Amino acid sequence: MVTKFHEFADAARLAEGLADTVAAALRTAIAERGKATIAVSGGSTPRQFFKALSTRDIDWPRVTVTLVDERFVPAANPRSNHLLVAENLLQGAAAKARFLPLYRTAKSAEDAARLAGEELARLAVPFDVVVLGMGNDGHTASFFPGGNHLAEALSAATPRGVITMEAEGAGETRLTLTFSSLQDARLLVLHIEGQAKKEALEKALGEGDETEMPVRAIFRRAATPVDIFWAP
Ligand SMILES: O=C1O[C@H](COP(=O)(O)O)[C@@H](O)[C@H](O)[C@H]1O
Repeated sequence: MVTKFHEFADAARLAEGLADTVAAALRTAIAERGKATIAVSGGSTPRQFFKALSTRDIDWPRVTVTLVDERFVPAANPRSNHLLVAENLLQGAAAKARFLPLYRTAKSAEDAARLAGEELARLAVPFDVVVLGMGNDGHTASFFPGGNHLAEALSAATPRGVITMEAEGAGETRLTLTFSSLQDARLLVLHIEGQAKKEALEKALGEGDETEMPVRAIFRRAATPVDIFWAP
């Protein structure tokens, strides 16, 4: 179920508006529980939002930042979501936040997923904030259509944690939080930009199988209604 569609005139205004909403949620978490958690997406969309969020007045040392998904590549790789977050969000006062990466130097992606999952399991649940993105193919996090572990990733029976994903169109092997980890965030946002993604969104909100457009699992089954932030 969609809570609200937030439309902005352009990407710059969306970045500021989303940063305000997320900052308010993090401040509330800190006021109520003494700490806050946020899981963010990678890709090309969130850069401006990350820059805006990094400027917000938040008690950053009380914030843990992690990723909803990652490529199985070291942080120095230009395709790493870790690098994107480090260069755009963990800047200025926000550099004092704790960052929990999904990539680990490990023999295999499966080992890295297990190690990251063990560390994530020490965080309080649910996440205070999850910001998802979406590809034009309807993937979110690394829930890719045709992914080798898609059914496991989307199953409500799969516990919170990190699993691997391989799919055509995903490039590198991925590490992804499971549906269970993401669906009950106190604030659950989908951040998308551009006409093609609006069309993909309309399709995803229509009928069809979750496996065709895995973001449908979030719209249909997440415990928290989704706040969609969009700009042309
Ligand atoms: O592969 C990924 O893609 C999605 C969407 O990325 P974008 O470049 O279209 O904004 C992203 O949400 C996900 O975290 C990323 O790993």
